[in-house]
Amino acid sequence: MIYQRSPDYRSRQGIRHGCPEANHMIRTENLTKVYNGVRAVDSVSLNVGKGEVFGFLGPNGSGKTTTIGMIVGLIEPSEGKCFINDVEVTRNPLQAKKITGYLPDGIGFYPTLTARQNLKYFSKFYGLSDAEADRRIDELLEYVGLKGVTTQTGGFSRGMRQRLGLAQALINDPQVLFMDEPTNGLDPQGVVQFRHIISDLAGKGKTIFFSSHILSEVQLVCKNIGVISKGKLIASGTTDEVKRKLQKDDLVTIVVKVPGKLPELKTPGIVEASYNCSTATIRARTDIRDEISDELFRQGLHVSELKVVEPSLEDVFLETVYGSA
Ligand SMILES: Nc1ncnc2c1ncn2[C@@H]1O[C@H](COP(=O)(O)OP(=O)(O)OP(=O)(O)O)[C@@H](O)[C@H]1O
Repeated sequence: MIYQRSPDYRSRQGIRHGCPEANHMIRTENLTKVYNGVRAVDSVSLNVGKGEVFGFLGPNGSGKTTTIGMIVGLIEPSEGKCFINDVEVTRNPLQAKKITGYLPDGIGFYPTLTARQNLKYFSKFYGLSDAEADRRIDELLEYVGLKGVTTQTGGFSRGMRQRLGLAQALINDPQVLFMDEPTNGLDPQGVVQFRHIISDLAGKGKTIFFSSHILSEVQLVCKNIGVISKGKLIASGTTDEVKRKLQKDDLVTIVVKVPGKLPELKTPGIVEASYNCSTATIRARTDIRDEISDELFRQGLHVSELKVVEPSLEDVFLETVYGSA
């Protein structure tokens, strides 16, 4: 096996250190990037714990790539700070890079070189000896399913390029791995393979920060997520916490259904209602199902369905970042 259990497994086991930052593998403080007077990333402060898989969610152009670029030391912040394992990236870029892996969106390779030759070239930036690099490349090519592929990378499919990109990002056996939209453009099988790899790496103690504009993707592998919109981190935390933070109101949604046509209800407490033949969707400040039931009974109507509906995180996310879905 190429990976040893990371010493950080302690934090995943709930063993806390005294200092509040000690469990954070990634930390940003008011991280900001201004391009031509526009704040592409605007005062983003977030924390990602050691061994955590963190989903960074936002629509196209919201600032995901720029944020990641600053944290991995490729883009200079206009304001603010970022830390990898408490190493300030702009002050100690080499120290931070030693423990960081990065799979960019649309990674490029030397097209006339093979996968092995590309990795060998890249390994030189990490000061690996020839023998060390060869051993590591063998392991990584096998890990990403490219063992025995000897063709030039110029002819690689999108999925093969992503897998080679992952091997490249892992060449230094990093503690923390950034992946920018890793499943973008992959076929469904490739998406599932990538998901398995993310879970596998997380099981080996890696901290994973991956960006996506697809909520369902992020939800499948991440416990904690951050949502960025127009450069601002608008919510972060567990998926439930994010849902609560993004919800514009705390109205209760109740669905009522009767056999036949449902007349307009006059039950006190209804804030808004929409009717569709036998069904109504009621929004109220509190759960007024009993009162609705009483009114239907008084009107001699039989209730076939009366339930509270929880909006999904997807509904709330779409509503917040794209407007009414
Ligand atoms: N080098 C640059 N010069 C000027 N503006 C830039 C530059 N890089 C990014 N931007 C702008 O900053 C904003 C955020 O871009 P960014 O690529 O970080 O978003 P993103 O969420 O990663 O989007 P996508 O999912 O489409 O890659 C966009 O408005 C983009 O046009």
